[in-house]
Amino acid sequence: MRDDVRTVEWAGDGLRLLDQTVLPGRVEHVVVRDADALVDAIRRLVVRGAPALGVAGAFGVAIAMLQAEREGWDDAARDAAIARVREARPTAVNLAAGVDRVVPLVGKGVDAVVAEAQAVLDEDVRGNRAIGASGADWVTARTPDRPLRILTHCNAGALATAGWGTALGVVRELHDRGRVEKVYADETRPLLQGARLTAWELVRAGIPCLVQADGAAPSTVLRGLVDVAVIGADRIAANGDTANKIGSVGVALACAAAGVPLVVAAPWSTVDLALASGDLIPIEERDPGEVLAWGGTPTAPDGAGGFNPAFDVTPARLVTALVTETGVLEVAKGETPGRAART
Ligand SMILES: CSC[C@@H](O)[C@@H](O)C(=O)COP(=O)(O)O
Repeated sequence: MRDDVRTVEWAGDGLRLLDQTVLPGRVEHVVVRDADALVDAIRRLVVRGAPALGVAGAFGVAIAMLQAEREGWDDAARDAAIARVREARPTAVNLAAGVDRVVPLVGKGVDAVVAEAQAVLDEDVRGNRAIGASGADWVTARTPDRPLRILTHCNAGALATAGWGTALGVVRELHDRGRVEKVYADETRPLLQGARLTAWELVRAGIPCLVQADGAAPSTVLRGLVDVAVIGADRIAANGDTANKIGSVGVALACAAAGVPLVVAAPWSTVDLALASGDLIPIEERDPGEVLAWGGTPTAPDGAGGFNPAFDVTPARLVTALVTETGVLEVAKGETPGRAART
């Protein structure tokens, strides 16, 4: 992503967000100065993607503190607002982790909280660079020696982070090394993060990309058109089970059947060692209306219900490699995050 675009940025008295609901048609920013406006922005996916949610959550504490001062709230009202930000979306552990990291500094004042939230942001950008480099090394060592055909799902790019990206960070690094032929970007129903956001980032970066329907992805893998799939994660359990955008499991199953590596790229802050396995990961269920209409126009008949889980859980045995800023774990071979944390 060019340096003129920032996903999340502290604006002195609020949080400046690139409004991802209007991309790719419009590049617009909003400044949020109110805790419930931030909750709304998080729920509507103005800001989204696990690492970006972590940064937004951390700055959200500062927003609640400033609002409490402005509006004369007591500590209980301020803490309730912080809790609403923390719980705005349930699956990405980074949101709660971002809030929890800065809450101990509330007693030291807004400047201390903002400084720590900025550290969360800066660490994310640095971590993404490290993920990109070691992910690219791992992929290069295990794929044919030619420009690669890469599949990705949803958006795990600069827009989902504070900059550079996790899965797309690996893709960007491979591209810089001359190792990308093309990227299949799954469109990612129902909110089209792949078509609207990933393709936007890839086009801006000059990386050839083909948007495909989610339903095409398993077949594209089985037909031998993909050398490696690289996806992000919203929460990774201690055993390596990985929650990511709904549709990731289909990609993972096809990769396992075809012998294509499935690489999960995520910061260590996405690992939740408190959860032994993926069945304990809370899965967000969104408004059924999102799968029954597009842009306000119904795509299903009146009377049809909708089922709209936003994430799925890929079993650890299907995750070939997990790339974090601390290195690569070959999860399917038993190198789980829980085991890595103990050694
Ligand atoms: C580096 S972002 C990883 C994940 O957060 C991403 O793949 C994803 O599923 C995002 O979902 P979203 O609902 O758009 O927040």
